[in-house]
Amino acid sequence: VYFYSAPENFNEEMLRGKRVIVTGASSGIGEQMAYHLARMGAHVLVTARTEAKLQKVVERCRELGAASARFVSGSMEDTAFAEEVVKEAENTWGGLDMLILNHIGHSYFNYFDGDVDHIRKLLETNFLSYVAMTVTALPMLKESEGNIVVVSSVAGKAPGPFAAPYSATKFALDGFFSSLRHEFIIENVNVSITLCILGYIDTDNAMQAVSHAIKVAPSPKEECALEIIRSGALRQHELHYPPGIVNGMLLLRGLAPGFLDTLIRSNIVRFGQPVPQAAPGTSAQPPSVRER
Ligand SMILES: NC(=O)C1=CN([C@@H]2O[C@H](COP(=O)(O)OP(=O)(O)OC[C@H]3O[C@@H](n4cnc5c(N)ncnc54)[C@H](OP(=O)(O)O)[C@@H]3O)[C@@H](O)[C@H]2O)C=CC1
Ligand SMILES: C[C@H](CCC(=O)O)[C@H]1CC[C@H]2[C@@H]3C(=O)C[C@@H]4C[C@H](O)CC[C@]4(C)[C@H]3CC[C@]12C
Repeated sequence: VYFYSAPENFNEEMLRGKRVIVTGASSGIGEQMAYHLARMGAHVLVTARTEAKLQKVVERCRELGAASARFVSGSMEDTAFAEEVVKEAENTWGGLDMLILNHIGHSYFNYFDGDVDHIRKLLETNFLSYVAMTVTALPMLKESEGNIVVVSSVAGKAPGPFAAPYSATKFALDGFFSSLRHEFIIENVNVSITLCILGYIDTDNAMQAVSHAIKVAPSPKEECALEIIRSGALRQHELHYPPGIVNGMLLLRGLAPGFLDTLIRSNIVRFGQPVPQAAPGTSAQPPSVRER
């Protein structure tokens, strides 16, 4: 708690005129981050797949007072697209101050179904595209002494059931970015890396996927979005949000891991039957919660 507590000197003026990319900004936490940044007077570049939604987000950002707002649409399943987004920032602004990596590809909340291809695709979207964007953005971020913000989850520190593919991608983010942070410190690279460990947040997609199965109440996406920007601007190593729940879980993970696991399972409604494993060479997937 001591190490991850932010100094209380955040000022929204810190973001005025800053050039910020927000991925996964057509809905949920990413959309709310775009609105906060716009209100603070930042230049924002938002990205996701759905152009119609991004257009609306950009319009709203302009109304809220963004220094400028634009979007690029496409899928992060393709690392070439991830690099293209960063190049768009370079061509438009000639530099970059903050890279907020937030998007996730669709997964399911259920027993692991044995589909290895799904995990490969999810790793491309949720992990490899984050690495590709970081590599492309690094020269600009070194120049501006900027910030990389990586949005992860308690599922990337203390996994629960029914989210094996998703959880794997979030653990990968911690391994990569926490190692890279060490290297930046050793080499005096003044680019901060903030890993955001989030509990359950009330976004439409998360609620649709798990509200029937989770006993804990979700935290508000607007406040969560503000905390992410704040911790990135303050160059914190990690954000734990909501702090009570996440800090409690991480403390228990060290002190009483078996008890924590029991607690996690007790907060999730048990599903009736395990999903049949895919036969070799097939990809028998359970219906996703949204499709049912
Ligand atoms: N909500 C929660 O309870 C929690 C969320 N988090 C993390 O917070 C972050 C945001 O979550 P949340 O706001 O709930 O998510 P949402 O589902 O609301 O938003 C996901 C965003 O990613 C975009 N996206 C989806 N697929 C792709 C793709 N293939 N390529 C590019 N963009 C894509 C979506 O837009 P489009 O479909 O238009 O492409 C959307 O803008 C994630 O990293 C998540 O892991 C962590 C813990 C809990
Ligand atoms: C299954 C959701 C993604 C599916 C989709 O594309 O719609 C997950 C997105 C966020 C996950 C939640 C999260 O990260 C916090 C908790 C982590 C625990 O280990 C499991 C419960 C979570 C609420 C988790 C549930 C799945 C998601 C909603």
